[in-house]
Amino acid sequence: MAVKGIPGRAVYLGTFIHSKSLEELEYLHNSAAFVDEKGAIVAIELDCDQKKAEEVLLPKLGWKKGEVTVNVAKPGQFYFPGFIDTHIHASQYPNAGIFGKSTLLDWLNTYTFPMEASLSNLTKANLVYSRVIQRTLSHGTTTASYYATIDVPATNLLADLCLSLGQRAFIGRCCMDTLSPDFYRDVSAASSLADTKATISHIASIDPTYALVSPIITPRFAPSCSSELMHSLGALQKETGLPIQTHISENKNEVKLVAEMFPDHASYTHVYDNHGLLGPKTILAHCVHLTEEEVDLIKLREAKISHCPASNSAITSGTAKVRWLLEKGIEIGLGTDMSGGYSPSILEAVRQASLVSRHVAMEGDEKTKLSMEEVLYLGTRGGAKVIGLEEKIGGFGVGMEWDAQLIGLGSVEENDFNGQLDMGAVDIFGWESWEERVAKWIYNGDDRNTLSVWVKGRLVHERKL
Ligand SMILES: Nc1nc2[nH]cnc2c(=O)[nH]1
Ligand SMILES: [Zn+2]
Repeated sequence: MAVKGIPGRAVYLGTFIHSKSLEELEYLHNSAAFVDEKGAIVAIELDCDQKKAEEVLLPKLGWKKGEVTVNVAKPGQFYFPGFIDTHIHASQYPNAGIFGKSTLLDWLNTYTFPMEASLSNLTKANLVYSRVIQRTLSHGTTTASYYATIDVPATNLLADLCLSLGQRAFIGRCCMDTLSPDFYRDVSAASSLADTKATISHIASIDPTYALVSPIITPRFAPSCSSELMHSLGALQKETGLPIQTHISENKNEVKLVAEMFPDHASYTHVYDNHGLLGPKTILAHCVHLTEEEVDLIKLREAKISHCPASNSAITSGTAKVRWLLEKGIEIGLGTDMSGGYSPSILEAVRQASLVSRHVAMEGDEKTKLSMEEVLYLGTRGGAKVIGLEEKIGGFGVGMEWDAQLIGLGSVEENDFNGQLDMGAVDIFGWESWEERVAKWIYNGDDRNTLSVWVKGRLVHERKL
């Protein structure tokens, strides 16, 4: 096994599963992936056992046996691309599960703003951010698009921690100069812009090519941003080419509020569009109550969508019509939206995306149901497209980077019910097909099945058994 934290040349042997397309998972058995010291996949060989890998393929690459870590997955285990969380609030992690019967606007005031404000204490921010990174890594999240808080030092700290703990991340300093409590708001549009630039400079200083950690421009949502602020953030995007993330059309009262605050704009989506915030690098979270005209505008601008099913159910925002959005040709990924969502796990988001699509089906149309192949695509390749990294991550291929998780499901023989060897809640009897194993993982799996996690070739999490 590789020493945790030190990347190097490696070969991975066993079964690989990833999305070939939205509808199809590809199962590669007895295969090998060769990963160089920069974390790039340089070769994938089918029908390749350890002997062939070591005796034939390593010499072909000019690699010596002794300098390569050989990882052999056990029978039944499989490598899967790391999950991509396209929308998560690092600063809300301590509130995961705490939402009572609230809905969005009262939830923000009751739970969210006080917690976020409290993270200007850097000791507390360090505790929360270290833990959320470790927790999400342990669930197989290799890339996260994070919202931090308005506080620059704490937001910079989140970037530092992602870099040191090895998680690929987009880091957003939350911009909010309007309709927010006095104890938690930017003092002006100008200061909000300046603070955003300060975080961008910090990230550029610690990761100049944004190889692992990148800034993301983050207007919280239209109700907490003045028109002046949104215009300046739109201009900043044009100047820097950085991605943007925000919320849209999550809750009916929020949509009403936006219509009242921005009466001169045709819709919520037009508010962002008219401020230069809607483009191919924009990630829009939720999209529950959009009109057809808005969806067409999102498609026209090539903006992307983060579907957050656990959050939409927990704070009773509604059911996003994912099949409709997919049929419009929009790229969609999954977000935990923790702590609107109660779970740090994208596997949970995968499961909830499946279930929510069944609720949409119960409202009328059977074809809205998402298959297990489709929901896994959203959690991996779909997410990669949403954050513009589809050439690098979300699947296995030569030239891509090794962001991966090793999954192990418990066999009934090994999985001691009294907790001697706890391989989680999935019992494999041995007669299941590979498709059935994956389905069992989706619906009953958890972090106990995530045995090892790598980002850019670096081992960043390993489950102690
Ligand atoms: N779910 C969610 N929606 C928002 N809209 C504005 N801020 C937030 C937030 O923190 N979470
Ligand atoms: Zn959110």
